[in-house]
Amino acid sequence: MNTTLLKIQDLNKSFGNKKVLNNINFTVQQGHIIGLIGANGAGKTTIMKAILGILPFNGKITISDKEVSIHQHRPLQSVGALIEYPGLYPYLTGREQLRLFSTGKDREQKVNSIINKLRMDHFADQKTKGYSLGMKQKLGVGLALLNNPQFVILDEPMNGLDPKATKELRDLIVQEKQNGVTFLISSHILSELQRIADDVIVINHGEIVTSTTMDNLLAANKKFYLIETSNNEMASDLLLRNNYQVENKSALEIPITDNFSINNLLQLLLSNNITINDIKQQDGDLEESLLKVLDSEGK
Ligand SMILES: Nc1ncnc2c1ncn2[C@@H]1O[C@H](COP(=O)(O)OP(=O)(O)OP(=O)(O)O)[C@@H](O)[C@H]1O
Repeated sequence: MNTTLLKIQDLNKSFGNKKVLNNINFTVQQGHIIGLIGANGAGKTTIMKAILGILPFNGKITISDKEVSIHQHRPLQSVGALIEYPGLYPYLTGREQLRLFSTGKDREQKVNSIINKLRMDHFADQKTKGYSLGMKQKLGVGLALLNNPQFVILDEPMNGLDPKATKELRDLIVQEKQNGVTFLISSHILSELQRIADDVIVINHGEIVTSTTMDNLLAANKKFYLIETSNNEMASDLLLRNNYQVENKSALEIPITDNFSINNLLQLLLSNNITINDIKQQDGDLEESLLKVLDSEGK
């Protein structure tokens, strides 16, 4: 059963006379990972700050049916967040900062658990003034996850992480999701969201361009069969004569259109004595799907 955790209704925000969010509406289901995608300056961070009640806005935001605003932070007790760059104390170690922000029972155990989960053991006892960007980012994510939040908001969490640390963070997010934690994550690294997000919200110039499932977004991208035959030139002419689309003749790139039947295509080739050496389906690519969505909006 789907339970709505976050609901955003008619969210509008201006800085001076500059409108940066225009009628944003979306909901987030509990236990989902939502990717917030958009170009620089699209409004992602502003949406996250509004949810966290750290800037005034027009509209209504609720977490578990309780309203959040710049004056009402109570529903945020079970929310963890990393927004922009983590604000760290340079002369404290990572462990000391985690201790400072851990709350409730088992504080030391929470600190140790996060250091383990994020593999921070080798630098947790150094002062953060000597941390690399990736180490600071890990500590920032650690602070967001520290107090076992039910809802986690991460603004560009992969920022500065190397491929190994990126994979570890991705695995950790998926693991936390399996424990029922909900995530709202913005990222420019679309391939990262492609692997983990259930739902996608695309924003452009402060407006929602699309709000859909990751599967739908990927499906919007045309898929291809890549077919390798004994004679690609001949195969391509034959397919074109039979009303198939062939986008790349030498490598036989065939888009999968409506009513496409791979059986019919293969039969056509085989009955014309063309041998099939290899066939593979090329999956949809999020980056391409996204650009198509933005193109079709004319933005
Ligand atoms: N405090 C502020 N005062 C004035 N304008 C602001 C302020 N904060 C953000 N903006 C403007 O609001 C717009 C949205 O910014 P926001 O940081 O939300 O975008 P973003 O999608 O997070 O971008 P990025 O990916 O670059 O972080 C931008 O045009 C930005 O210049």
